Amino acid sequence: MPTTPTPFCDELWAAVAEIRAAIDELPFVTGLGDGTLDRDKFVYYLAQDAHYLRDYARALAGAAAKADLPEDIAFFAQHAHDAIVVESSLHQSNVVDVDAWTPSPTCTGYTSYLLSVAHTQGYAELAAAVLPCFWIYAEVGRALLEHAGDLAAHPYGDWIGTYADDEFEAATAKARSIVDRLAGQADPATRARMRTAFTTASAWEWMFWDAAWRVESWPFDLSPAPAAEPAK
Ligand SMILES: Cc1ncc(C[n+]2csc(CCO)c2C)c(N)n1
Repeated sequence: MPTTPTPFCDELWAAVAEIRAAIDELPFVTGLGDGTLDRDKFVYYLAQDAHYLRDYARALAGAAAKADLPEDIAFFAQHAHDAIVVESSLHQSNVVDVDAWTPSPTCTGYTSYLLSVAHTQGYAELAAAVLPCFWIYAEVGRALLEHAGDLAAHPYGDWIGTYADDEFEAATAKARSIVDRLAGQADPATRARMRTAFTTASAWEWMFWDAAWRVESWPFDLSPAPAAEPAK
């Protein structure tokens, strides 16, 4: 009896069930949800996220460049733009001094991974690599909203509201439909690489929150050398 093909994204989601459950248990995420998260850890996270968003936007722009359909080009280019809008607002905010923070080892690792997929693999693999960023945040936002109650009174209500948003949910559905379409056209080796890209980026999502909880830093001081004194 012919079986109905399972949408590829269902397989991807099943493959990251353990990571997804582990994200819900992270102290950073539970603290974000119940409002007990230390403000300094949240500020560190925002600074790292600003660094992340700049390179994530580059990865999305890479997906726009590789995309076959005009609507996919527009989708990825739009979200590259949106990620930079958020990055700039973090740079301009008086809550966080982004440039005072060096990108952490984990932030560097995650963005380097995405940009390596952008430069060395195809459109289908890159679309799968950028998907966890949408999907995991939409799911985490939704789960936190269920328990957060009144967002206006919540210390992290703005953050939760951004990602628990319907428009954001629609963007995630569109990103999934692109990956499903590409998987439907892909050979088994490409599908295997798509799966690896998705599971690897999902693990980086876990690590990104974990790094914020640990306020992760480099084992050496990598801050830029001070500017040379002007000649007298
Ligand atoms: C580590 C990290 N992962 C995912 C997101 C969520 N996110 C960032 S840009 C974007 C799409 C463009 O609007 C989404 C969903 C984040 N902020 N930081």
